[in-house]
Amino acid sequence: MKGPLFYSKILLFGEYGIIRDSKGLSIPYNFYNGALKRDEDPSAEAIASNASLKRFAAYLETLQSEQSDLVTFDIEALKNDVETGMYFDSSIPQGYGVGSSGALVAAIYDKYAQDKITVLENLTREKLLQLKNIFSQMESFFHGKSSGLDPLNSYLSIPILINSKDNIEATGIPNQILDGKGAVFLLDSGIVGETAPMVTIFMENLKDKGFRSMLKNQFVKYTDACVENFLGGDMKSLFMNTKKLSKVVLNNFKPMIPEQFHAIWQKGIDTNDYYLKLCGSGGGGYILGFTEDLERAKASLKDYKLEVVYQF
Ligand SMILES: Nc1ncnc2c1ncn2[C@@H]1O[C@H](COP(=O)(O)OP(=O)(O)OP(=O)(O)O)[C@@H](O)[C@H]1O
Ligand SMILES: C[C@@](O)(CCO)CC(=O)[O-]
Repeated sequence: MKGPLFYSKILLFGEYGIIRDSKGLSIPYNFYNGALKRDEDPSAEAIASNASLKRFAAYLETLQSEQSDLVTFDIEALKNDVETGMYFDSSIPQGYGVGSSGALVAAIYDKYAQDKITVLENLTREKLLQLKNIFSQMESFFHGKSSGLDPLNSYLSIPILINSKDNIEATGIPNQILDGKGAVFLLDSGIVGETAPMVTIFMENLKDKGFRSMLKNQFVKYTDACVENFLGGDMKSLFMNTKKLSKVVLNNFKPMIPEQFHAIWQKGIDTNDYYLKLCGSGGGGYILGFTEDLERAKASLKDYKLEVVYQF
């Protein structure tokens, strides 16, 4: 048995800001994917994944008994499949900010939810919000509070624009130009990050008036501008605002940037070869880069492997 594929995602803009009602833009990233599967002769990885699914199934059983209005599952089928070795066969790295738990949640909802909202129907804003809410409750099993955006992205496999917490919509992004000079890329920090402790640091920082004012007057402002520039295809302004965002993050989100990347972060700002930003909650995993000239960025970051996500 092997189920349909669910993809990783990249939050291009909006990390942390979306907690405070900034805009956000999240796109599917098809390079990594996962599917529910069963093997005759499971690997150690499959056995570990199966154990994780077993705990998740127990959580979903409690969730539906407490909130039957929200969502119900064919729990017997799920439990039976887990008992007989089902696991999530996935190439999506865990703790890297590309939504490994989101893809898993999407796969489980797709296979076991009753009266599910499907990709084929007319997805009104209400339906999208309802799905996001269901996914948020399901995914919170993996990392405490979740916005539900990752599973939503993986489930629908289309870009999602977050206008504010309760206003999200499916969107289109400008077509890629496959041999374009400009690019968005991933930089592997080589460190596994965890979302929950990073969000805790952010929430602590929010108690500070200066931090809140920086957030509103700079971080959210540049984030919103980047989203608008990207969707509008205004690449010149996009780079200007990404540079500003990169600076603000380096100065105010230091705990979210692994120490050994502070210098190259600054180098990008100084040389204009590339601009780095957080990819999700940070603290490890991937760092997201924007460059007007991919070859120049590659030369400048020659000790690192860049994974190109989008070219224009
Ligand atoms: N293939 C898998 N099989 C079973 N469980 C998995 C699998 N992939 C991910 N998970 C679960 O998801 C957890 C990782 O989710 P977490 O939200 O911490 O990181 P992430 O989704 O990779 O990153 P982010 O939320 O920052 O994008 C793992 O600890 C595991 O419980
Ligand atoms: C850091 C955060 O804003 C994005 C993590 O992908 C947390 C969230 O909104 O769920």
